[in-house]
Amino acid sequence: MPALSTASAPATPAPRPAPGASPVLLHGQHASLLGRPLGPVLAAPAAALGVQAAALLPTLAPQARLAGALPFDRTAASHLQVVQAQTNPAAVQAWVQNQAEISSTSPLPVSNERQSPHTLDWSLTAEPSRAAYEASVARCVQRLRDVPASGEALHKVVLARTLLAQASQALNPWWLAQRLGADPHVLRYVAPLPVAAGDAPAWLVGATPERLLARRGRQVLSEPLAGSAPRLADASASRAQAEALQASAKDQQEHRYVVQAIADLLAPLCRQLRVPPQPTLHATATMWHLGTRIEGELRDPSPHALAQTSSLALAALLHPTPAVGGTPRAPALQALAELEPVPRGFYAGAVGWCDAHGDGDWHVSLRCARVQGARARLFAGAGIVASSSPQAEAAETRAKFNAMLHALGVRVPPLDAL
Ligand SMILES: C=C(O[C@H]1C=CC=C(C(=O)O)[C@@H]1O)C(=O)O
Repeated sequence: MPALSTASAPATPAPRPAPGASPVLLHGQHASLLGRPLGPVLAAPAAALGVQAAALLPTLAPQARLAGALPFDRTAASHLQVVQAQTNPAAVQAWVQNQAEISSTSPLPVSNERQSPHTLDWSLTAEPSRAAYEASVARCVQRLRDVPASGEALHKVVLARTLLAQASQALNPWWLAQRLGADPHVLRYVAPLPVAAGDAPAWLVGATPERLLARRGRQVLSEPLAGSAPRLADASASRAQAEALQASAKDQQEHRYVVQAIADLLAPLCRQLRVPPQPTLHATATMWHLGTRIEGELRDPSPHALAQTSSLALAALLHPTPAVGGTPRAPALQALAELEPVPRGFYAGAVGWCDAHGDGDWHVSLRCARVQGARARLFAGAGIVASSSPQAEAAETRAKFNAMLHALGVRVPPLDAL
């Protein structure tokens, strides 16, 4: 997979974001994109995005991208904008730093970054409570073990929970993105979200380790993750966690469902598809994951076919994978809708961009918070299979909150709390 283009451009700071016209940021080790809105929002649901993208993308100027966020629910409206792209990483970094330091939305003062992060005044509420989440996991495990009288048997459901963090002042999403920045194994993002007229602007801010789909010409790449364990401060204990994860039949099974689903969807479109037989370890600053690098070459390289299989169309085809939904897809989505009390919105959807040729990069919107005013709602999920333990899945979701809790400057409670 070739590296993303990093055409140079002057590092001029952009004007501060106005509500309703917020830029999109995607910033990681291999790629940076800051997109300033050029036009209206494309709100098509995922199921219709392929067709809309095929018509819209060829009209884009060379430096323009269609960028933004897809919600978890395939039938809900996406929030994509045609943007003028800045792809020079240094310029993107300078812009984020600048935005983090100015008071665009009465942010937390930047001096907090240099003070102890524990000086901020936060209140944290688990929604649902950890006990209620464990009870939902237990119900889900029972369903996974039941043999259905009719219909498809359920194999995996990803169940999410949320923490509501309330600050004493409005949050600046760029400040938060800046603080999420130290981990080279994740992609940081700030994506503006739709809000009702009169409401404060809202963003999805996160640092995701999981690539849903990238496409360059006819080359496609998907890097699903599933199967997780927290990294620990003690290096040998942490290595033991990683080894236990690799040896865990439960995590390997959870992972296989995701790889199989992606391979099944990409195979008919590809003349070659390389699917490694075993996952490898993928580390972020706070978590271990099992990951598989799936690489393919699209069957038909004609301009017409490539327009139909844009990175956006392919991302919309794969979403939601069993890394965030479950398997089989329909009954898993039904189960999680019944068991999760807080709607997911744009969590566990996708964030990314697509250019005029259909090339682009889409990541699963994980390890994130919906930020609006003084509130940040954090989301984390875990893949539940028949052998899952409710306590272990609650601990896993708790560990997945850590990166965001640290970035917010919350006094991070122990792993067995919250
Ligand atoms: C659903 C999430 O993680 C997914 C990605 C990696 C590992 C996962 C797991 O082990 O369950 C999940 O499939 C989340 O972070 O909210």
